[in-house]
Amino acid sequence: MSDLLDQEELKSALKKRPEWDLEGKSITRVVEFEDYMEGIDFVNLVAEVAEEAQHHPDITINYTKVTISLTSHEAGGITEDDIELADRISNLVD
Ligand SMILES: C[C@H](O)[C@H](O)[C@H]1CNC2=NC(N)=NC(=O)C2=N1
Repeated sequence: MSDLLDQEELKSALKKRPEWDLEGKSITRVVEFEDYMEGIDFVNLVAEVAEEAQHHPDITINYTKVTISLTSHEAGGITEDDIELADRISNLVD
């Protein structure tokens, strides 16, 4: 299990990743798609990456809008595991 990032580490990690926002103890990203099934395909890719990493985001699907929320439950906040998974998820769409 990774350690919690401190305030400075978190600030600099998010500065380099403007698509991700801090929301409480999570980082979130919203991705919008042309149609519903495109969003579902993305969710399936996220699920594969998450299972491989053994780190699992909360995923909300609102029609063509998919929201990914990452936190490390065991650590009680954001760790390097979340940042690594955020980058892998961003690589699927950027
Ligand atoms: C043992 C296993 O690695 C842990 O339970 C993992 C599984 N997936 C997880 N996912 C997330 N988001 N946070 C965790 O702390 C976490 N813990």
